Amino acid sequence: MTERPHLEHTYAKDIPQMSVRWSAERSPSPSLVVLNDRLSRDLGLDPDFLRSPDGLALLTGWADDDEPATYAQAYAGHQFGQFVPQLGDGRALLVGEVLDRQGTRRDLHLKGSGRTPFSRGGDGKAPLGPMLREYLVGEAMHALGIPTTRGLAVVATGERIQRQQPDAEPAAILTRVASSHLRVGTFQFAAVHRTTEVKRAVADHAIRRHWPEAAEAENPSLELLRSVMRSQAELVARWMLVGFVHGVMNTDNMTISGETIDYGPCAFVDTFTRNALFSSIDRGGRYAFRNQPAAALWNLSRFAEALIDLIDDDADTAVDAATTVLEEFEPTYDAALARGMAAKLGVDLAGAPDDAVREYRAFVETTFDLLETSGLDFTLFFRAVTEDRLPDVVQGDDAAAWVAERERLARAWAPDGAADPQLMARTNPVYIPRNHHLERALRAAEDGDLGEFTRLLGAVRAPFEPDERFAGLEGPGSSSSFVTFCGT
Ligand SMILES: Nc1ncnc2c1ncn2[C@@H]1O[C@H](COP(=O)(O)OP(=O)(O)OP(=O)(O)O)[C@@H](O)[C@H]1O
Ligand SMILES: [Mg+2]
Repeated sequence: MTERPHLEHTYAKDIPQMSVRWSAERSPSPSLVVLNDRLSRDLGLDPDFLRSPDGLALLTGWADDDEPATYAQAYAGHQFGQFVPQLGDGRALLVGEVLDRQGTRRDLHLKGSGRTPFSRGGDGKAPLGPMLREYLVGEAMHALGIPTTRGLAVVATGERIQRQQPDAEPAAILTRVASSHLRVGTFQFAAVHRTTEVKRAVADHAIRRHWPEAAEAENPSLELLRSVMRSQAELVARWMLVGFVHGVMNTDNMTISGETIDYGPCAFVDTFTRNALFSSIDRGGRYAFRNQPAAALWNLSRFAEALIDLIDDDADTAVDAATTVLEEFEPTYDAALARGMAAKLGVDLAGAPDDAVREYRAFVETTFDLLETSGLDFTLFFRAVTEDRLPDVVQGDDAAAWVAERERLARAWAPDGAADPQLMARTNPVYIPRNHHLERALRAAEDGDLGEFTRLLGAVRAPFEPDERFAGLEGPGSSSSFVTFCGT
């Protein structure tokens, strides 16, 4: 385990047209609020180093005192359907890349590090609450087995900033780890502002880093599109299976790697409705729970447009090829959702015929109907099924019909004709970051008390293991009409 990490800059060096070298603002009195020891070790970084003054310098963008090699990355994006040609890291910087213990290249990135050439009207800062929220939700997603960017640390800068709350809030920097920060918006930026050669270099970088097998394909750019399409279809299916609402699925918040990124106005559904949405600015419900697969496909269509001249010189040929790939989204998503739902109900569909997948896909809707019409809590429902005590949460004709259909499907498709309780126990979490608990923990953390935050973090890091230390965190606490705010 090295002390000072060896940082590389392949993105900035290979494609200098896609980022700007820029330094973080100096933090007046930085202090470490949380450090992810496990992730730190996975990256081959010594947690004790990160706790030292030199480590703190790294986590605030000043690893090399004079001229740190940190970069603001350029990207564009469709925000709520409107194209914005220039977004970019307006409050963020790429610190560099490290090779983790598996040899995978991963970005270290700061969020909240001050103004950059991409800041537009913003102050470049981030409040402590939302950065701790991103840290904790990322850890929850990771523990649930869902691909995600993760927080390595949150450092309070010592400043206070004014946001929606009446009083000024502490400012903070989140150090985020991602397998890259390439977004659909990165390609859109290259398509609008740079040459085809630069765009090709971005595609080559993405292929090298995330989809090396695409390099061997007859048409690597088309294979890149297909790889991203598949990974996003599977990712969104995973979100739907835990009741996760991302909340701001703009093309600049969709990764090429297939990792979840940007936990701004996200939340987990409690009382289930397909219309669940927690963002105060999404008035049309564009990114509501039910709309997430359609939003992902819409974003992938924008990705395809950005790639089009790389796919083929002839526009018609390129459009036909891209359309064929995009048409694979729905069956890919449906299969991932059906298999995931079957697993939640104790049935492993590996090797099962298409009919099984089709039947479980239909049963997803039956299940969502039951949850919706009976006003059930998404997570508690599946846990009750897992623990064989469904009558505790729902009774009546609809529930009886649901049970009968579930049993019929298990008899038909389970390898030994019955649901596997172990499979259910490892696919239906007890602990998710419930809005009410999370908000309470964040308010206390802003006042300097990390007790609840630490307890909730402990629970969501082992989401499948009931533990009396986390009593109360398995249920909604008090039901609240919860809203999150964008522009955090
Ligand atoms: N306080 C701020 N100052 C300057 N720019 C900002 C600020 N907040 C957001 N932005 C910029 O607005 C755009 C959209 O922001 P969004 O909330 O989606 O991203 P983010 O949360 O800042 O970062 P990321 O997507 O990397 O998680 C981005 O270009 C972002 O850099
Ligand atoms: Mg964003």
